[in-house]
Amino acid sequence: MIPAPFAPDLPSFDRRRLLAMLEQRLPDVFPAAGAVISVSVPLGEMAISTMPLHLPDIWSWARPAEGLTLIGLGAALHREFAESAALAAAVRGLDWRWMGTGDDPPVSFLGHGFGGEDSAGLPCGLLRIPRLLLRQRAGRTDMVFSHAGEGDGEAVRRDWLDAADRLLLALLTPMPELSENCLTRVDETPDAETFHHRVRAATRAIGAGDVEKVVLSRRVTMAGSRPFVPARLAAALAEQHPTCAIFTADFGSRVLVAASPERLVACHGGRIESYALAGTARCDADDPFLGGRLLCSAKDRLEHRLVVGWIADALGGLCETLDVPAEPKRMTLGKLQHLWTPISGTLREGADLLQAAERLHPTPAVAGLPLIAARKLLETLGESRSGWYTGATGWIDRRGDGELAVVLRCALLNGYLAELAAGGGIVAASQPEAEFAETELKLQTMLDALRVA
Ligand SMILES: C=C(O[C@@H]1C=C(C(=O)O)C=C[C@H]1O)C(=O)O
Repeated sequence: MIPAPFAPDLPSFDRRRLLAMLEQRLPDVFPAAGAVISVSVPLGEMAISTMPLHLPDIWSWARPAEGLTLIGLGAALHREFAESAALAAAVRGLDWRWMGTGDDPPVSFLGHGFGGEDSAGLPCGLLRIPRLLLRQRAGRTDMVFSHAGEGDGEAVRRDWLDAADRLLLALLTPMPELSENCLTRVDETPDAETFHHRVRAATRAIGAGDVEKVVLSRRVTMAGSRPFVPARLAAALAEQHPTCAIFTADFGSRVLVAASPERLVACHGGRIESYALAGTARCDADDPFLGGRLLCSAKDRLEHRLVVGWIADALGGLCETLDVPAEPKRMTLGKLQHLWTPISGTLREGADLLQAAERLHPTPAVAGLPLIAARKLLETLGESRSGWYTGATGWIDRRGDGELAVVLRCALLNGYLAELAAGGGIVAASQPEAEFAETELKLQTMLDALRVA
């Protein structure tokens, strides 16, 4: 047995006192057909630096560097959609009633795949209001309880308190010390030779003027020496990549876990932000010039510029003001660094997060340009995306604030198996071997964390 390389502090709180307080503060509820009722109860200051273990049916989202954690247990409302446009319509159509003493509105999780068939069979789009949400934001903690449709008010209250008890108990349970999870690569799609062939075919299509850029990806399946523990993976990723969005989504037998560096769109009180993130290099303390070379690389700057232009066009029509920095910065993430341009603006009256997300997805950082031709080329080359990889997932609150991140640096866990994916933008100057190496480097983020998961 080796101790886990991370040891999140256990929160310290008096579970019985909190439960008694919840029992006292939860009001009488009157469930109604066709409506979702949410009740929020502030808990004051209670640090939750860990993810709950051994609880099925958890969806979570954390931005450790920003002090935001959302842990959802169970579902008051769980709806799956055959297309992502239906997802936005469902959010807009919600009759969502909110009672509570806190300032922060209730939250729904949402997500969707890249588009087209998801070869892992995940639903195309999904909306999920957790039965119980534990939220920590800017040092404040609250619980939000939700129920959809008719029901007996007293039974609903009892069920909420039971869920709160289970969640609090799980938070107080330390992570078990487990041996390192030894990984074996059991499958790779496509293999190296086919990937090289696809890169060459893509650069030929670019040379012929069919597309300017296309993003090719690979899928790798790893087997562990013991089953993977999603909560340990999320905790390890949060420790190693605190500036990323760390999320987990439970699909029954499979759990999606990711540390995404790419903000598709975040909205807060009418302010909106999206990241252009494209152009990648190794990050190595022994070679401090790599960053400078990335900033000067014509190939990477072209890959990047196409994404900046797309985001600026997509958001332009929705915003009163839009700030598009002229020069990219570098984002460093462990062994990787990316060219990064954060684009921000003020939404015009009537525009919202969901509209922005619909316009932005899929950006040329994960699809290509022009979009339709790039999608067609991906299909011709036999690319398939799986497990929501390069889709988007996140949260939205009842006011319309929220965030969606691009599903990258992700693993779909299923017992002993973990399915990973990574890709990269191909432009005219791309070389097959270098592109393959870039995908391996991107996979490394997840492989490092899986060893302790
Ligand atoms: C497609 C991925 O990453 C995207 C592609 C990048 C690139 O081509 O340089 C960089 C960041 C992401 O936008 C991935 O991580 O799988």
